[in-house]
Amino acid sequence: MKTFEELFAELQAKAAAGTPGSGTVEALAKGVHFIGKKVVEEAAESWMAAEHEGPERAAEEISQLLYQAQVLMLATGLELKDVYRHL
Ligand SMILES: N=c1c2ncn([C@@H]3O[C@H](COP(=O)(O)OP(=O)(O)OP(=O)(O)O)[C@@H](O)[C@H]3O)c2ncn1[C@@H]1O[C@H](COP(=O)(O)O)[C@@H](O)[C@H]1O
Repeated sequence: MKTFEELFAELQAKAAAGTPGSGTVEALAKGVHFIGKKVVEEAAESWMAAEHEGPERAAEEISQLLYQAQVLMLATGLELKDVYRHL
């Protein structure tokens, strides 16, 4: 298990190092358009899971949505504090 902040730090480090085999590094190379579609896909899957598949499946899909949102942040050059200041 990891927190939102721990995941972001892990993804930042992988992006900076260009870690081979990292799905995050591969997604970042594909760019904002590709990542944006992933965000929308996971948002829709989260909605469907919450409405039809129960809390456990919803939690799984929401975790993937949070991951994709973080990848979009990295692709946009945003840090956690840039987003947190709007919360
Ligand atoms: N939490 C996640 C995470 N959630 C989702 N995903 C990716 O998002 C994809 C979408 O999941 P789906 O179940 O929708 O998969 P799918 O639609 O069947 O597959 P795709 O065709 O979309 O790839 C997954 O295949 C993963 O590539 C994630 N990839 C990575 N992480 C975390 O990020 C860390 C770094 O990952 P790497 O950069 O790959 O090392 C890992 O340790 C994990 O903690």
